Amino acid sequence: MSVLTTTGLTKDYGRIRAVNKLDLDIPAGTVFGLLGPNGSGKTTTLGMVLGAIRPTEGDFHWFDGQTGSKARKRVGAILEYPVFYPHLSGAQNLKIAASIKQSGADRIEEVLDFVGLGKRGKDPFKAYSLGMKQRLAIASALVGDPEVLILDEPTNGLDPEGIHDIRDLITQIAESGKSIVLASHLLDEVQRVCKDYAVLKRGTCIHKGNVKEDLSGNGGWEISSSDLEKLAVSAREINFITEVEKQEDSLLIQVGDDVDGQTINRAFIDKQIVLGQISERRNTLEEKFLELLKSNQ
Ligand SMILES: Nc1ncnc2c1ncn2[C@@H]1O[C@H](COP(=O)(O)OP(=O)(O)OP(=O)(O)O)[C@@H](O)[C@H]1O
Repeated sequence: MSVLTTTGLTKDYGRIRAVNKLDLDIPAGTVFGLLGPNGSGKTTTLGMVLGAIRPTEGDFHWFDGQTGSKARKRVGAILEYPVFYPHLSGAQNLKIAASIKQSGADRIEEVLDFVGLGKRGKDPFKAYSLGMKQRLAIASALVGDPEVLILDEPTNGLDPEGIHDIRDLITQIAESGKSIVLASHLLDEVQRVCKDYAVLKRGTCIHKGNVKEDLSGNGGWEISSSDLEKLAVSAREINFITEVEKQEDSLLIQVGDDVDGQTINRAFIDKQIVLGQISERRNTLEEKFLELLKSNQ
């Protein structure tokens, strides 16, 4: 089942095309990352599918064809900066959120506990730290027990601990069976929590993929020894090493599929060379992203 499908979804602001003929098909049960630099159209896309921004062209539907308020009830969202009443407590704010969503107040304690605000639910919103405010926003999106959660830059402005807490929450929400659509320009965030992703550049989708598949394969091995020249000569003589590239204080080598660290080490010991360093280099979404942006100039 798809949770969200967009077909040729387009938004023009005067002469600026914020989103250009976007086709997305987001399956149920995934954490989907909408990735792109600032101004690439992520928020506008989410605004359209949430009914807050009217598309110029194109179409979208939720849950294999459902539209309108029926579909919206099954979706919880936080768009950019959530608004709460500063003098009311977290719990009172959630009560208001629940009544707007026409859902009962019976889940308030449960969602406050879930986001780690169980003990602070009675404190006024204005006394919350930024991280707590963001967790309350997630609680408010969860209060109607939605099947899909939409998060726009959920870790914006948070410190490392706050970022870590939100990532943990996202993972837990995904494990509970909900689908998540996460807009972010933070590559590390998308790499850590998302399963599938799309990359927008100036409103146009330039890539869709699966994070694991796109980052699989060999990023190579970094090796070093006291004599890099000698190391490079020996590396070129070892038959399972397919590429040797000099780095500043090391060599980056590419090897055959089944070759592990032990095999590499042993091959150099056979050549009377002791490696000072050997570490596997993992592909990152950042490299993939920069490559994509470059090849789509
Ligand atoms: N209300 C508006 N009026 C005019 N232009 C707008 C409006 N909202 C967005 N834009 C423009 O549309 C483009 C896409 O903006 P959008 O906010 O969707 O991007 P984004 O990827 O979410 O960026 P960010 O990561 O900075 O939030 C930008 O060029 C932006 O300036």
